[in-house]
Amino acid sequence: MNRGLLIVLSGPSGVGKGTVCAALRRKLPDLTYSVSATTRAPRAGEKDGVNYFFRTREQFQDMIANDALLEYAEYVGNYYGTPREFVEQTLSEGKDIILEIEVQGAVKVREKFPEGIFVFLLPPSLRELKERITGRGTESQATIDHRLSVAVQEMNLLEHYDYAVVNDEIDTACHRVEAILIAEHCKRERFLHELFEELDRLPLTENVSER
Ligand SMILES: Nc1nc2c(ncn2[C@@H]2O[C@H](COP(=O)(O)OP(=O)(O)O)[C@@H](O)[C@H]2O)c(=O)[nH]1
Ligand SMILES: Nc1ncnc2c1ncn2[C@@H]1O[C@H](COP(=O)(O)OP(=O)(O)O)[C@@H](O)[C@H]1O
Repeated sequence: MNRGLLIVLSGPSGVGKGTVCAALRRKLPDLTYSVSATTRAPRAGEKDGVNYFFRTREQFQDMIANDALLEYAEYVGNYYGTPREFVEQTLSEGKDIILEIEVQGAVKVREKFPEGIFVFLLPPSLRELKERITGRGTESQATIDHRLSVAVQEMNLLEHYDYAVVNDEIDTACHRVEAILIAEHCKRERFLHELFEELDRLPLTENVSER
């Protein structure tokens, strides 16, 4: 069986990674989502095991020590990490999986999965990025300022990615990521392998010159 594709959706804080990823999951129910572990406190409405695995710092450090994370990063004072086993199992079952993670973690995933598809989400402008970080209303002013300055530095990592997708409209951005997935499946000739095996089994009694 072919392995599934690993898609990493990353980009600066506030660009809309969570929003685009959620829209993509609604549109593509067969796309498996990797639920991350974090030491950040749950926001209103967030559920353990659904939005994140909410863990204490000690529990998170145990996960690091036990090599249970594919990657992890410290981001604005909290740890975030991708549970390794679920990703590896999903890929070996031939299913595609999406990771929605910040840029430091994405660099680490690239080292382990060079064949992964790395998509960098861009804001239409810096002004719009600032509005999105502010408008979400989940952060204090100090956190907003910090996130914005981190976001500007994060934009420099664009060159390490396979694709850039501007998140102007959610549906359009979602459509672009979907198009990337379709193209990557075609590139890997997932279905052609079976066709070529079939061709190999055909008896070579007839060739073009005999027709
Ligand atoms: N490296 C890494 N980053 C993650 C992971 N899960 C989430 N993140 C990123 O951590 C950052 C902060 O996430 P969060 O606190 O939920 O805030 P928000 O996504 O900006 O609303 C975002 O950039 C997420 O994409 C993970 O498993 N690993
Ligand atoms: N295409 C878009 N147009 C307008 N607002 C958007 C768009 N995408 C996301 N947003 C808004 O921007 C804010 C940040 O989005 P979020 O998904 O939390 O970003 P990230 O996960 O990258 O930190 C949210 O308030 C979200 O509703």
